[in-house]
Amino acid sequence: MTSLLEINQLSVKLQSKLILQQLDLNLSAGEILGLVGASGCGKTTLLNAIAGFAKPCAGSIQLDNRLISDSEQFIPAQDRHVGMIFQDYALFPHLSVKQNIAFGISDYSLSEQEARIDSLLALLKLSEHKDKYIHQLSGGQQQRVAIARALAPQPKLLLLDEPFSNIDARLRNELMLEIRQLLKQLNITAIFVTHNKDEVFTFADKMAVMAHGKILQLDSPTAICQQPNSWQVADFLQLGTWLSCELKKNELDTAFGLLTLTDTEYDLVKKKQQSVDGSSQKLVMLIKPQYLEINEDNPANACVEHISVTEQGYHYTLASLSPNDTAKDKVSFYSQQLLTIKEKIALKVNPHPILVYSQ
Ligand SMILES: Nc1ncnc2c1ncn2[C@@H]1O[C@H](COP(=O)(O)OP(=O)(O)OP(=O)(O)O)[C@@H](O)[C@H]1O
Repeated sequence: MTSLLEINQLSVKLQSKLILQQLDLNLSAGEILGLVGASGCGKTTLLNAIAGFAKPCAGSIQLDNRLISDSEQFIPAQDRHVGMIFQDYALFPHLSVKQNIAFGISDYSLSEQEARIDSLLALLKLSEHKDKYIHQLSGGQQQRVAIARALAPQPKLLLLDEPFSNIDARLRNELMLEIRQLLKQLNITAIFVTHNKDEVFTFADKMAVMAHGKILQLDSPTAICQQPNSWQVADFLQLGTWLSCELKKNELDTAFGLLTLTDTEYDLVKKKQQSVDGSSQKLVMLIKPQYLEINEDNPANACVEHISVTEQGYHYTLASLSPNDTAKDKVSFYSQQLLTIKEKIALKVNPHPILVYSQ
């Protein structure tokens, strides 16, 4: 696939504070990217830099093989062919749906404007609302108008800042699938910011996890969830809980038993254990609730700290009872069996694909 967006070593300062730090990002034509990361990590600043609302102090942005931004050259926002949809949609309340959509294409002839508006209204199922004002529309309809307005000038790239956060949870999934289908149909490349990883699974082809002005991992959502490349990525995405572990010969020792490693796993864990200066690092294993099981024949090694009722059964937070544990490990566990607070149980970790990180 050809690369539509190429960001190299991009750094952006806001009020002399470095917000984006040597960030790299590549996106192919027609791909939809979901951008996630803790609040304040720089997601909106990245969209602003791509759209032309923030200037880089270093690095470059290329769109469709054209340099649009570096520390010397800066193509203004209106000449970039980038559409942006803000969280509150930023529609004009005193204009009708049709006038809102016409806003970005005033340089088209009147007949061209009419044709473009009519096709977008039909595409976004808004034809019957053409002459209504914004306040006469539902949240989902307003969002469709925002999309129609952004698509009207035929942008090369669409940027969406938390596009679904104002939509009723029951309608959100339906709307996401509908808009995804539309973007795919038009072969539009898009980047959307969200705080909800489930939205990335529904809407995106790729996911980028950001922290402190950098992209930590960029891949398909499934690949990232199966193989997070760092402790920070797994922790941010809440892919499981953490269990301290120690490498002993070809086994990993945990508060809930020993796990035998394959040769490949052993090599990987050994590498994680060694820090740059050669000293030994503290290791943690990512534990998903489905890897744990109650093993009634063994002595108790965990204590029930918290119980909640969920659709998957009782959800327990269990703390390890291992005597040599300095900091107690707390793991998540689901069971149909009703346990009581402070009850002591024997837990075991079943063999599973091991994900170990140094902290
Ligand atoms: N105009 C500005 N001047 C100075 N600092 C700013 C400005 N805008 C944002 N920042 C700071 O830049 C950092 C990144 O902000 P940004 O809005 O890009 O983060 P974000 O990841 O989108 O956050 P959120 O998820 O909360 O929307 C934050 O620390 C923020 O306080």
